Amino acid sequence: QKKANVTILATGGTIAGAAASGTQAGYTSGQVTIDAMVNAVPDITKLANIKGEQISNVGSQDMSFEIMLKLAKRINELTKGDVDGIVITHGTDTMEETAYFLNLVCKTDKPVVLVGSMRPSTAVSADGPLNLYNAVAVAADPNAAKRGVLLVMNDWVHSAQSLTKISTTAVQTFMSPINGLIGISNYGVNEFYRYPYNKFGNGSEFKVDNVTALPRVDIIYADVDMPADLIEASVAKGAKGIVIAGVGNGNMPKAALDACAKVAKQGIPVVRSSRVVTGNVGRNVEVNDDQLGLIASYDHNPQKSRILLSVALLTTKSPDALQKIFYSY
Ligand SMILES: NC(=O)C[C@H](N)C(=O)O
Repeated sequence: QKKANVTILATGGTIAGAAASGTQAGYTSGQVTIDAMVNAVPDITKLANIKGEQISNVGSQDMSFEIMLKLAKRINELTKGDVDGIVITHGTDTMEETAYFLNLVCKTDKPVVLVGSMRPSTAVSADGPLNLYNAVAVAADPNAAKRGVLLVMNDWVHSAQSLTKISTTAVQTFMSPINGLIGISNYGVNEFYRYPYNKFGNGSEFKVDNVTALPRVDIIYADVDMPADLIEASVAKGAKGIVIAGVGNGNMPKAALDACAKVAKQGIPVVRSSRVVTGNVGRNVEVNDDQLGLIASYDHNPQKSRILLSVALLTTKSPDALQKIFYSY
């Protein structure tokens, strides 16, 4: 069988991080180049013909829409050619945002796989090299096609749509708590369990190839006695959409709800999401969305809601159209 062509797009993160010793907690992300990372993984070239490109070299706390747009455009170019699969090395802090963004805007059925690590490259028991090996094995596997953007870490293959980071430091940090895993990759041997049910890739209506910036969308965190004036303050500062990280099923105190309804009437879409890790936020449960003109996030956590709303605002501001989008992506 012909070896697959896999291009690795490196953006930084702990997987490219370095510390002064193998056992200290402190380190700096984005220190090691893509060539050094590939050289650290014996046998990776047996899996695929590897090419590397450095897109950025930042900790993912400094990931930006600018870099995400650059990545999306490069993936759309490369996957039109003889590349069979893409791997993106990325920090884990905001990997879910980038993965979900690419899932919406990359026009390809070919595997696009994000990978990172929780320990820097210099650590005792660094987890990056085997994660990278498994990610290349998934990107080179024709069976990984048409499953949307994937994330491979610690043997697990997640969908961009379902994954979330749940531990600040543990190697087992990514979970897919609502919809479950896409599959597993163990020393490069892959098994796939399911396809995503939501729209993505070629089935997505969103295009960013001519887009240079995304509209500002702010996330506001709800809790007991939250300051409701943050909502109007966001709009005054230029937010074109608001996501509430609500309590429970996307709830918030009455004063905040009144403020949301007010800005929604002024044409600023407001999405009710939840700070709770599992479960969907449904329409018209404890909040009358129909009456107040609000949008329920369904299975999108606040950070994915922000990405989806930012991208969707490029084409519509209608709460009805946005609600359909939140149900289908
Ligand atoms: N484990 C990691 O990758 C964390 C790091 N701060 C990053 O997101 O780049």
